[in-house]
Amino acid sequence: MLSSSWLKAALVVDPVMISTSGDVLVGPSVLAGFLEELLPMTDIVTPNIKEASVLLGGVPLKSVSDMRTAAKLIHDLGPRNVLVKGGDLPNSLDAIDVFFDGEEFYELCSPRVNTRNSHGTGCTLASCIAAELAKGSSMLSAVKTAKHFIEAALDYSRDMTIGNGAQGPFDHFLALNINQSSCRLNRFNPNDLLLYAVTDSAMNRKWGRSIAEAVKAAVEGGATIVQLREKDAETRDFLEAAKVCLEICHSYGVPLLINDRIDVALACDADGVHVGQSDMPARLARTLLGPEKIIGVSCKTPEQAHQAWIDGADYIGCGGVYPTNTKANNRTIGLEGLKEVCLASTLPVVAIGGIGLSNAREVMKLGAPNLNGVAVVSALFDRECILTETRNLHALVS
Ligand SMILES: Cc1ncc(COP(=O)(O)OP(=O)(O)O)c(N)n1
Ligand SMILES: Cc1ncsc1CCOP(=O)(O)O
Repeated sequence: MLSSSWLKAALVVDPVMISTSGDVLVGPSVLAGFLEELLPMTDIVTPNIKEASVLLGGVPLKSVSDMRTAAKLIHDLGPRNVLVKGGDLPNSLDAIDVFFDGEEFYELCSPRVNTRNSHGTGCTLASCIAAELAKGSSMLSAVKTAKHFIEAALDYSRDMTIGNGAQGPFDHFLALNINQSSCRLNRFNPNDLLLYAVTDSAMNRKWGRSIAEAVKAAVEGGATIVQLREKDAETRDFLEAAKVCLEICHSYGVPLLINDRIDVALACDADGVHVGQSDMPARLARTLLGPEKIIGVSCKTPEQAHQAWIDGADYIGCGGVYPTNTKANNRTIGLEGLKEVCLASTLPVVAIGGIGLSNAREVMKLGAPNLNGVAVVSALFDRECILTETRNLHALVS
């Protein structure tokens, strides 16, 4: 029995061989077909520890280390990605899943939820991964979002009485019933890219403002995500300012990313980083930051956009769309270049470069697939009143 979905040419397979209740659901002939025909064409397979054991001929899995070995061995059978789910791992307080993409291992950890309403969890997880891939997420992001959804749904449904069996399903419609702000279902929401405020230390100096003052005005005005792009700040000053900005942003529910400086992002526990083509490679940034943080990558070409997806980025920044004085020697790619990258990208895109009140609507009207918003430096921060400029720009792109 399979739970699978073809979306954007992605095959997600949950090998439903042993149910949550422990029943064995497949015989040897199905297993042979599974191993020989299905796995080699699969983008991701999501066995639980008992299923992983069956796929590997019965080897027992007793620890996270065993799960890593199993993920590698199952990967050798052909699927491009493997998620070994550790919800049933004995003696573990947390639900630890091991994700392996052929190069890196990620341990995805969430608190174990004690509930009888866990029936069908694996099928829902696989379907959620497929849905996230169809929305343009990278594989790692899709897995993380799906895991967050399952965790939130289990927690939400933990005390419900659904059906008469020993186990019930969880409530799949929780998003309709709960206050979203009290339960963050998505780690990264591509809609956050709508109005992306990118700070500039020289501009703040020119106008006599601290980074924190500038950031506060931007989030008050409606910025939906903020990046600290402090090119000439001393590390200590940058770190202290980042901590203050993080508090301000989080009090508005806005994520804060750090430009280039993975060390600063780690030190202040920022929501993520933005890296360029000559900065720390996104793949390494992902390894350093772990699966939970947001990673954006600057891309000017479809090839770079594809690589960003492979590397586990969450979004791409594409530009300069128009000429800009903010970044020296930056090639302008125009609306045509932006559209080409958007069409090729499997990740959400934010346009950047020379964007302001006079042309933001033109960019959004391009209607390019995956284009989620505009990133702006001077049109917000090289102005007398950041609050007013942000409000006006927000009204224009909304
Ligand atoms: C959202 C966004 N997109 C692109 C960039 C440019 O980043 P990078 O190429 O690393 O150049 P610098 O910002 O470091 O000059 C960005 N910062 N943000
Ligand atoms: C950082 C960056 N990357 C590409 S263009 C650019 C500068 C954007 O600044 P502005 O919004 O002032 O044109």
